[in-house]
Amino acid sequence: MQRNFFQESACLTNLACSVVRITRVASSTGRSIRVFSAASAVLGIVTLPLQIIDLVMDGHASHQNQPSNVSGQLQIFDVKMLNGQYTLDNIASCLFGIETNSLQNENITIINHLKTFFTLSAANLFLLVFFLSPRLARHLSKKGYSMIPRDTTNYLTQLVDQILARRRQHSERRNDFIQMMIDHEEEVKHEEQTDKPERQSAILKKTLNDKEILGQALVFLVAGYETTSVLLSFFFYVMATEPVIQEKVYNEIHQELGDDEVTYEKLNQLQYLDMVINETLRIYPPFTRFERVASKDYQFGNYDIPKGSIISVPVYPIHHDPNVWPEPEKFIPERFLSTEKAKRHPMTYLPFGDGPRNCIGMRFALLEAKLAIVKALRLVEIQKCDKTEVPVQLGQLTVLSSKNPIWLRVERRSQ
Ligand code: HEM
Repeated sequence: MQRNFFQESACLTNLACSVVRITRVASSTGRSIRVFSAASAVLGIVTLPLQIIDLVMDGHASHQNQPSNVSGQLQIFDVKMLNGQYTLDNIASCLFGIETNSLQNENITIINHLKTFFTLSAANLFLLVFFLSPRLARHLSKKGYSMIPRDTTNYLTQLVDQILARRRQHSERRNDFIQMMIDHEEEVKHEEQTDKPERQSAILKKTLNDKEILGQALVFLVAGYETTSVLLSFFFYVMATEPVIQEKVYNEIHQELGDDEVTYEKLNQLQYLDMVINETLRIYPPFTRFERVASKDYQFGNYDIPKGSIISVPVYPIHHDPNVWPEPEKFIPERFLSTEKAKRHPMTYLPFGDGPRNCIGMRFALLEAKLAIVKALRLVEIQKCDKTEVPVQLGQLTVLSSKNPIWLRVERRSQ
């Protein structure tokens, strides 16, 4: 099947439908390559504010680090809750420049709004309609229905407006998504003032307006918060239930990094960790399916696919197909050795989707996850406890989650 045949993603969120397309469509028509590259650079490696993630994680680590927490309250904890707070802090910081620090300030307004946003989005009827019938959801969105509660939207709109105003007045500057949008806007304005008129008409430039910036930020918030949290939760569950694998991951971290500062380059040297993350995403893909809309009539084997049909790609069943993955329920990181990968069809492993609408935040997510893992495993060993459910029972939603809390125990490493 042609990889680019099903061009449009029919899923994710109603916001993704309208807002991400602004950058993608603009870039594909060549009208606004620079807006797109500014947006994607935030999520790519070039300017990723590693130090911001690091800062948040340090708050996280120091919280865990306190002996009373490690040997007391935090010895047994629900890893889902902790990871959710970590990814929420990171994403709010990298997008809006807000230090939510939710591990210590559970009740401040922004956290409450963001939590409502995500809690409701999972249980919300609109979300269900959206996944079952993206077309009906699109129709409902046009009629003004939204999966995001109105007071949360109003609160976030006001918040982003205030941040934009402060950044435009240059009274505050941070290395985050909003700053990139502002810098790009100023760069374009400057070029428009200095360029010769004939050059201006040759290059049609576009910046995002305030509504579009807010929309982009919300898309990244929705798409990036729960997914990475799910990855981390299952990763730590695997560490607890597969102690030999945990030891190998720890030894690699110890050998490659020692006590050195964690850098982007060093994180990328951790090849065994990479394979363990890949295997975690195979067994527990955060998105169990995604959709495409057929852009033309197509014949696939005995099936006629009329233009406009919505095709669901069943990621979870593909990742558990015994014909592709022998003993699919067994956790075997070596499946991701390059020699093994070369034997498989690339479409048999799709945690981040594929094609022109694949996950734009993949590198961000992997970096964020690796940083959290390295910092946590250097400090503590993850173990099962009496309350750990093995095997973990899975919930029924499109975004994979465990049915119950994932209770784990941590023990501080002696060295
Ligand atoms: C482990 C973490 C993550 C997983 C497993 C994941 C997975 C996915 C998948 C399966 C898709 C649909 C791809 C397709 O249809 O081909 C997607 C889309 C998307 N993801 Fe992620 N994602 C993760 C983290 C993130 C993060 C951290 C961000 C942003 C900060 C993000 C932003 C997006 C956006 C904006 C889209 C929509 C792209 C489009 O429609 O063009 N994701 N993601």
